[in-house]
Amino acid sequence: MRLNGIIRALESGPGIAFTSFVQTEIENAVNFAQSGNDGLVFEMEHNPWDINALRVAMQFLLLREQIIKAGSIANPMTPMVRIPPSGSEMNQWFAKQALDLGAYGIVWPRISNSAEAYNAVAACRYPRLPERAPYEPAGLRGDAPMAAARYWGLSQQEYYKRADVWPLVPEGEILVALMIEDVDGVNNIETILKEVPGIGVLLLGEGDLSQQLGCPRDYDNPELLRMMAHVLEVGKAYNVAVGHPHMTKQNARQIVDQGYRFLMSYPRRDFSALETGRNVVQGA
Ligand SMILES: C[C@H](O)CC(=O)C(=O)O
Repeated sequence: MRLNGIIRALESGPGIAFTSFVQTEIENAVNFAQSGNDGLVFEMEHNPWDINALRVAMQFLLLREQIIKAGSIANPMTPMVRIPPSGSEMNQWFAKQALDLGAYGIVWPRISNSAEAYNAVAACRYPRLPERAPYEPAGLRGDAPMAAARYWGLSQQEYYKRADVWPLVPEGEILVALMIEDVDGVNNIETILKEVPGIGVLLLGEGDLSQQLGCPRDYDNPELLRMMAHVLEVGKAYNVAVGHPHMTKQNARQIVDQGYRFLMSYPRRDFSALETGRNVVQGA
């Protein structure tokens, strides 16, 4: 039984997963858990690294009615976490803390080259001896999965068997998503995919990329679009899903047709009913 709903979606049917960045708060977890999507990414890169808030929000993804209806221990809504450090910081401990709470994957900001990509995958794997394949990327994760095993609904030994990166380990339940959001990352993308196994998703950061290109958040800039198309094509050639961070009602059809497979939005609270009410009162 597949536990990670995002991997399940990538492996089946059209191979497309629907997710969203979500603030690490109870209300957002409860609301998004009922949205019918495959998973979410708690956005902790540009928010405080509040590990207790993450622990609490993850618990509030679990809705009894959904669990009973699904008849499965798998989370109906799969949580991943976008951690704060950029790839160049060669960090590991943020991933370790999120995985140890039971996160099913990590989104790594600003990965620019193979060494950073290798570190990202290695941080999500337990160490093993070289004779036990697949050895590379050689695991760096420390061992304390009690809370994670409980969250996944498994014994600790069962957790160990499945706590590896997909698709390098086909039964692995941990998804490593690398954000490609600078020019070096775009230029190095083919080398990264050639040299580093275990990458599940390449997620484009069109905001950051456009910032570097001198056209901040101008999503129609031709150079930005050329770079995004390049990552998309290389991802397709290596059969690695490429993600789009800003699906809107306007671009949804286009990005599906282009072949993006990890589709994200950024939910905003909708106060349009109040605006309508104000307009009614003001006679507009
Ligand atoms: C939601 C964010 O805008 C995604 C991102 O990091 C980007 O660079 O774009």
